[in-house]
Amino acid sequence: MSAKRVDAKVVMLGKESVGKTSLVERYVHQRFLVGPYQNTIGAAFVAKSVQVSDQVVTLGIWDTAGSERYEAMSRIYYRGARAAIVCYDLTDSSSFLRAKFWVKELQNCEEQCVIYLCGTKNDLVECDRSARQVDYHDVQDFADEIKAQHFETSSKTGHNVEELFRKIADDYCSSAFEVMSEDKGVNMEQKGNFPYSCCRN
Ligand SMILES: Nc1nc2c(ncn2[C@@H]2O[C@H](COP(=O)(O)OP(=O)(O)OP(=O)(O)O)[C@@H](O)[C@H]2O)c(=O)[nH]1
Repeated sequence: MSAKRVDAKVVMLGKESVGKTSLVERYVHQRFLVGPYQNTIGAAFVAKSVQVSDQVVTLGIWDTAGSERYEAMSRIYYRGARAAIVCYDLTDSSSFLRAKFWVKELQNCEEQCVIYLCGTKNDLVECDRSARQVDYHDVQDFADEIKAQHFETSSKTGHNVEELFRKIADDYCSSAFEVMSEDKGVNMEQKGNFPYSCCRN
């Protein structure tokens, strides 16, 4: 049996509790988990294949732990990433500062990685505009400055989630990203072709 190649490595980065895992859950399993918040430990991996025109691109998504305790570990996971979804919580201004930290890291260490800024929990600001702590236009200005894409999403309602990942797959296929060399791909057979196995405590 031939190994299934992961074409594009995608890494999720951002402060703890911004909703990285929820975003992946919504995209891969079309569900929003309710119940007590459980932080990710280390990282979790999932792959999803997407049809783009006549090609199938497989996104290998690494969901990292947002806790600063795991910062050094997160650096391991963004190595070789062709796309980074840098998340911040629209209702938490400090999470945007943390997003800027990750952007700087990527600019310094992973120049070829395309950055997608993602403002999460859009449903909360939709139902109460006073809950918004991060201004859309401020982020758009920052996104223009660093040449990043910018999305606001809700994993609860699904708003813009499909669109975000679709854009990553489209950009990858339209050669916005450099072609990934064979040795940087992830061999799914070696990984045991495992499903989305979250390390949560
Ligand atoms: N209302 C609302 N709550 C959300 C949304 N996304 C995540 N949450 C909640 O925010 C909390 C944290 O979500 P997670 O997805 O676990 O956050 P995380 O960024 O993966 O957290 P770490 O694993 O600590 O890095 C959970 O209680 C989620 O239910 C959203 O779109 N809307």
